[in-house]
Amino acid sequence: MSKHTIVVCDHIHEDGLNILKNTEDVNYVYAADIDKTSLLDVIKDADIVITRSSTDVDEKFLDAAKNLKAVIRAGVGYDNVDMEGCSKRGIIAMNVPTANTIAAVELTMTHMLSCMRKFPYAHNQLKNDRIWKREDWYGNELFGKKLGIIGFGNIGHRVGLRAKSFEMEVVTYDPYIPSTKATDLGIEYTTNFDDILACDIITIHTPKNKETIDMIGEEEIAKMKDGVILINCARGGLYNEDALYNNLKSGKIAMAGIDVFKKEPAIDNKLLDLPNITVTAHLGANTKESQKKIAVQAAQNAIDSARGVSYPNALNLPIDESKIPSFVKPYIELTQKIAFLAAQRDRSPIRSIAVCAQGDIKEYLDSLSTFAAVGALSVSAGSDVNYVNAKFLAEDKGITFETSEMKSTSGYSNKITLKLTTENGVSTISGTVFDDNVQRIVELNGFDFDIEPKGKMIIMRNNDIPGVIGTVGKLLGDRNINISDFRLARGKNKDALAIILVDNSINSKILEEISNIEAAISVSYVEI
Ligand SMILES: NC(=O)C1=CN([C@@H]2O[C@H](COP(=O)(O)OP(=O)(O)OC[C@H]3O[C@@H](n4cnc5c(N)ncnc54)[C@H](O)[C@@H]3O)[C@@H](O)[C@H]2O)C=CC1
Ligand SMILES: O=C(O)C(=O)COP(=O)(O)O
Repeated sequence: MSKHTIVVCDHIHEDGLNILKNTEDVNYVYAADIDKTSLLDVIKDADIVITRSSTDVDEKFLDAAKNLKAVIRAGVGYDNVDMEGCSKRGIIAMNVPTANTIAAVELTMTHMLSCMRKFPYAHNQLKNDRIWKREDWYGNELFGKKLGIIGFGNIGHRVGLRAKSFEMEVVTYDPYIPSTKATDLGIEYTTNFDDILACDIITIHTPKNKETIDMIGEEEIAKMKDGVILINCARGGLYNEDALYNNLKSGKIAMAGIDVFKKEPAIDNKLLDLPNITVTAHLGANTKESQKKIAVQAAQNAIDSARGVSYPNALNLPIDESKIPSFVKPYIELTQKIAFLAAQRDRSPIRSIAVCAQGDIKEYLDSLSTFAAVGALSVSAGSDVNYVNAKFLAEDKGITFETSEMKSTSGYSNKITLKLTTENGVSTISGTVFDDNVQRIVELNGFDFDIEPKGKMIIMRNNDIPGVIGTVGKLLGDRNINISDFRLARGKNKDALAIILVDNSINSKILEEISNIEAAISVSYVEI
């Protein structure tokens, strides 16, 4: 039995590890405790890797993991994964998006309460310094304060609900949700970021990306109330760390509760030197409950993706398969096959791939075009091409894409036409799917056909003169090649196109012999 190598790069709960250990077709490698250089060696045979935020899945990592098919981020944020690098290599990246939500929500509330009561400092004074000075520790209450939440997703909205149970006023800023998601929960929704900056406490729960890095800097802090409290249990760098440091130092920001840092591990971060900050070492997801759920899901997802069964929570698929209706799926398959056929007929460099759709499938032109790319490129790239990287690879080769739609005039309710332009010429192939779900080529370079794109096919264009079928039949028969089907279409210019299905593969010598038949204009051989 061939085994899938799954490398676990970070610490995950033993329940997940046990699933991997006990799965027969998995070769499980535990690499959480090794240094980064040794890890590059360990992952060279990995089919799948499981990581947390501590492992950078960067260019170096991806270059080392030559066999890699999927990256499972055992958590939410995937800013440590080079998504474009994965896509270019056809590697599917997945996360486990909701299993640690509660843990992060509760840590956010912990930091908020800790900041209000300066809990770690009060704790240290009694426990470590053995000083009983109650007058040093007058805190503040959450009750009646206004909380501003930036990002109202899985974590943000639950922080809002918990804040309400503390009888806080809550306002959120998240331009990507409908306002009712907040207002239905009795939470104010704003599109004016200044409403957030005017709050007593501000917490952020967005992903880390170009738009959110440094979302809070000097300018934003200047607009805040004196004595504001800032919480960050999302990602380091969403609050500019220099601005945070300067304003904590000046007292403009009274306290900050910080779980995440721009550079981790953050043992040398200057924020740690300040007296008005509560810190944790990126522990947002670190509850036993969360880690158990994440590890089990990550292990299961790793096995499913290794087996090619499913890719749950895939982040870089150009197509959301769940949104493709079942009637479109055979057209997607058909498009891939006819592109594969066209690219085999003419193996010279591809210049452009145009897809034209008739009927309801026109809504799915992007997907059809992606699969046309997979079909066309797999002639030269083989299994290295898949629908994640096909368009990236095509772009690298300078191939252009065109999509168009046409009114249905052909009598078929749906029809797909692929036009493949290469350095040597153009192939145009149309196909449809009949009610019994059978895929058919209905036109090839202007010749009408009704043939399934399947099997070993000799495609011959010839002058339409007597004796061609007999000559080809004899030539193949003499070479012990059995013909299983012979389809002929006549053109308008005394020419004809034959698709000859054969039982055996045709080598270049036989193909040349057929090309040498006097009536032959062009001959090609394809296998689907
Ligand atoms: N400290 C830790 O250990 C943990 C950290 N996290 C981090 O918490 C963050 C939030 O996680 P989830 O709530 O699960 O994600 P989510 O995807 O459910 O929610 C993110 C929300 O941010 C919003 N958003 C995106 N760009 C925005 C912008 N420019 N302005 C305002 N809102 C914006 C989105 O619309 C979405 O509603 C992520 O960065 C994640 O990596 C998550 C779990 C544990
Ligand atoms: O899920 C997230 O986004 C987290 O930040 C948790 O990261 P971790 O798996 O604890 O390294």
